[in-house]
Amino acid sequence: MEPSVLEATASTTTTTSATKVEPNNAGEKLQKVFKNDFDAKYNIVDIPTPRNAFMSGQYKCSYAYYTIRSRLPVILTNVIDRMTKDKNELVTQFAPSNFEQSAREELKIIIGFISRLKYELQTDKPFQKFTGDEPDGELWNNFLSHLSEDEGTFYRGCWLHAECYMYRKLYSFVENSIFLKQFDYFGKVKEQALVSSIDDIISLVKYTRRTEKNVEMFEELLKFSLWANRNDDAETASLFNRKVLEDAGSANDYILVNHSTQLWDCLENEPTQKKHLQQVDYILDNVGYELFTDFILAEYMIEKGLTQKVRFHVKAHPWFVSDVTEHDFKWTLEYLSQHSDYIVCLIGKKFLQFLDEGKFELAAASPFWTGPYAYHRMRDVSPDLYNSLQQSKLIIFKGDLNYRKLMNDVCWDPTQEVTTSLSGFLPTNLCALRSIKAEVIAGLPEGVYETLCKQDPQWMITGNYSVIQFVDGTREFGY
Ligand SMILES: O=P(O)(O)OC[C@H]1O[C@](O)(CO)[C@@H](O)[C@@H]1O
Repeated sequence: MEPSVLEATASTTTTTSATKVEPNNAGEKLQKVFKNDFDAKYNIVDIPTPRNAFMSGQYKCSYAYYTIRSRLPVILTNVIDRMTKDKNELVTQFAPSNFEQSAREELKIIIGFISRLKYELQTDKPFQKFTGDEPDGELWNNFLSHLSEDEGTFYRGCWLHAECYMYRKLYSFVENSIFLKQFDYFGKVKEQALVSSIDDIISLVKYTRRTEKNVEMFEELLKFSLWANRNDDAETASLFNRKVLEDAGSANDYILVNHSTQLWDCLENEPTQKKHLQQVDYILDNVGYELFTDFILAEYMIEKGLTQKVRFHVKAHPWFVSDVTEHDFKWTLEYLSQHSDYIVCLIGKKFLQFLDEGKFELAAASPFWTGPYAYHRMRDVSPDLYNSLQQSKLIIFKGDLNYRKLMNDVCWDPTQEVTTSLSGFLPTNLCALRSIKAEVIAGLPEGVYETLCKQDPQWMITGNYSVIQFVDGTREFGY
C-alpha cells in the first residue's frame, strides 16, 4: 500500500524558523523549512479539497497533493532507473545491429526528456504543447490552449489533468523516437502481473465452470472483478483474491453501494424498446488478474444470454502503469492459450475463439480514453465514441481513474446524486465497479462517509472500500 496522506504531510507542520534548528536534528528541521518554502512558492494551502472543488495538488491534505509530490516523481524515477539498467537489452531488442550506437544515443536523449518532465512536475511548470507526430496531438493541444494560467500547471491545475498529462508526455518521448516506438515503459511489470497470478487464475477458472444463471452467481462474479481492482502489492492481493474466492461475501461490509440486483435486472429484463441493444461495453482498467476477472464476467454474461457480445475498450498506449493496451490484451490471451497448465490453456483458447466468433470484440482504442477530458465532455470531443456507446445495453467502467473521469474529478458531497455528478454523461445504462483510491465519491447513503471518517480519516485512499454503482440510462434526468 502507498504511505498515507497523513504520513506524507505530518512532518511538515513545524516552525519555519531556521534559528531554532538544533545540531542533533538540523537536517530534519532544514528539510521542514524547505517544505514550507515549497508550499509558499507553489501556493499550496494546508487544507483538504473543499467540497465541489476539482481535486488538485494545491490542497495539501489531499491524495492529489501526495500523488504529485511523492508518487508521480517516484514513477518517473523508476522508469529512468529501469531504462538505464536495461539499456543494452533495449538497444538489442529495438535497433538493427548496425544502428546500436544511434539507438544508445537516442535512449540517452529520452532519459533526459523524462528527467526534464520530472523537474517540470516538481517545480509546477506549465503543461507544454505536443509538437511531434502524436495522432491525438490536436485533441491535447486544443485542450491545453483552453486552460487558464492557473489551470495549466501540475500543482495548481486539476489533478486529473496533471496525471493524464504526465502519462501522455511520457509516452510521446518514445512515440516520437526512431528506435523505441514500440517500447512500453511498463511492459515488464505488466507481464509479470499476469505470470505471477496464474494460481489465482486457475482457482477462479475452476470455481466458475458450470455456474447457475442467477443473480447470486452474477453478483459473485461482479465482486471478483471489483476486488481485483484493489491496489495491493502482489502478495497481499493474492491473499485477498483467495479470500474473496472462498467466500465472495467476505468483504461485503466494505462495499458501500451494491447495485448488483439493478444491474442484473438491466441485463435480464431489458424493456422491449431496448431489446435491439445486445452488446455490453467494458471499459477496462488493469492487466493481470484483474483483466482475467473481467474476461470471466464477460464470459458469464455471454453464456447466460445476458448479452450477445462484450466489446472491450483498451488504452491507445501505456497509461497509468498497469492499464491494458491492445498489445496487453492480445498478449494476455496468447499467453493463456499457450500455457502449460491444461485449464489455463483451455480457457485462453476459449476466449480467443470468442474473439473469432465476435462474442468478444476489441474496440479500436479511442484517444479519448487517454485524453485529459472527464466523460461529460465525450459527446462534444469524441461524438463517434459517444454514439457507439449509445448502442450498448450497459457500459461497465472499471477502476478508480474511470470513476474520477465519470465524476469530473470533483470532490462532491458524498451523498450527491450520481446523476448530478455525471454532469449529463449518460449515453446508456452505466455501471461503475471501483475500489476507492481517491477522495471522489457520489451516491453514498447518508451518514456512511462521516462514520468511516471517524474510524479512519484516510479510508478513501486505502482501496479497502468499493462501490458497485448502477445508473439507469433509460430514465430522463433533465439534461
Ligand atoms: O487502476 P485504477 O483503479 O484506475 O487506479 C489508479 C488511480 O488510482 C490513483 O492511484 C488514485 O486515484 C490514481 O493515481 C489513479 O488515478
